[in-house]
Amino acid sequence: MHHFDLKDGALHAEGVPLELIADEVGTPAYVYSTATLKRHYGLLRAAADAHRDALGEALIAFAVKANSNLSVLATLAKLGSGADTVSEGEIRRALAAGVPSDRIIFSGVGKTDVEMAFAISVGVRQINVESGAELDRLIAVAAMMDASPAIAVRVNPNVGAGGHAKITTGGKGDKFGVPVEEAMDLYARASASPHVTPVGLACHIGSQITDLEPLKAAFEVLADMTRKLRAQGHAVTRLDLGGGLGVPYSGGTEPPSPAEYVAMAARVLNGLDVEAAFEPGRLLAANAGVLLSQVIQVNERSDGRRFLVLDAAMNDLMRPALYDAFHDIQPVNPREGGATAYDVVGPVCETGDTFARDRELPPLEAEDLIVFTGAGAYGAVMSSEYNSRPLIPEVLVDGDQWAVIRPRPTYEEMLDREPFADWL
Ligand SMILES: Cc1ncc(COP(=O)(O)O)c(C=O)c1O
Ligand SMILES: N[C@@H](CCCC[NH3+])C(=O)O
Repeated sequence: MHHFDLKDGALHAEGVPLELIADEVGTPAYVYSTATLKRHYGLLRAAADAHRDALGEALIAFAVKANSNLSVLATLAKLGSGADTVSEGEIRRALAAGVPSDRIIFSGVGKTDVEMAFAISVGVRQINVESGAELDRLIAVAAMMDASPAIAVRVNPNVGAGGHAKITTGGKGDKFGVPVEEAMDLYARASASPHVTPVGLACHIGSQITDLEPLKAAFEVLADMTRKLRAQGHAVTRLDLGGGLGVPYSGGTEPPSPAEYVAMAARVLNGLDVEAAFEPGRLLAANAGVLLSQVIQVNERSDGRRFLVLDAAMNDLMRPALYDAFHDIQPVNPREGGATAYDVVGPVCETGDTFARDRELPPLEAEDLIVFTGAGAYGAVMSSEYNSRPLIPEVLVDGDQWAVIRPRPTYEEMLDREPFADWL
């Protein structure tokens, strides 16, 4: 919460009181801190630069899926960040935000021919191929375009990890990547084609990983494969180490620091003479954002349960409903008094619309403002208009200035998107 701090008894985003943003923009709203984005990118950049001998000129490619707002992407692009993308839409966002195409990696388990052709046409840095079937289609698409895009083979190292079963990606049964033996064959097959240029290997084993061991095991698989492929005469110049490093969500397991993580990667890659890429999403964005919300009312029931009913709901921040994720809740203008246990819920018509059960919180009343911390990654991007609740605005703060970087649609705009069938 470095850049979301109490000043004179009121929570600020950098130099801006959150109450001011709530007054002007309304609630709920996402609020992001430029200083935190810069700090997180800088920590990782410095760690990578300190290990240039082992990691080369490592690319940091922000995983756009974590927060795809154009101003957030532009903030990172200005720092030199690349982009890890999984759809044509994400590639277009990265380009629009000023990420040079040679810093864009195109990953994903199901790229359509149209998306692959688009990626080739704009000259992305590399396409991470995730299956034999995809390699065949990519070769066919590239042949039609008379191209030979750089590719990496995404390996499924059979090391799954992550904060929840639904966000583990590197286990044998997960849909991502190619098992090691098959990946070796795929690489040889790709090398034999004039229409793709294999440059390396990639992995990404899960998200919110708080232990270096599984990451190390996965990187060792890539290092070992690199040696074997080279022994077979193949060129391997890049290793894409994926994202996945966890962040501190208060109350949760403390993850290793970016410096420890990068040092571990450098130890594994040392002597291989490759250029590394990192694809952090959560690491850069999660703690750079809060979800600002207002208490609608407190329901004190005769059975003793106490519900804090907010104007934010599961459609705005899905992580608690989907992964039982913990997000700290803090009052924007804390009142004096002892803590009370609340069930914190939104107005959506589902019991799953529960942010927290029995959460001890300082005194709160109707119309008070609160924030959910750690909401800058996989927050706004995963939101929907369920229950016909319009998407909520996003605000970017930088020092004392702030801007609405995605406005709240009006109800008219929401309804106007749906033309009536002409027979109605
Ligand atoms: C290929 C790939 N790279 C990077 C990421 C970013 O992950 P994280 O936000 O955990 O760093 C993901 C999402 O998990 C991914 O699938
Ligand atoms: N959406 C997940 C992370 C998924 C990572 C993408 N592969 C979350 O909110 O934790």
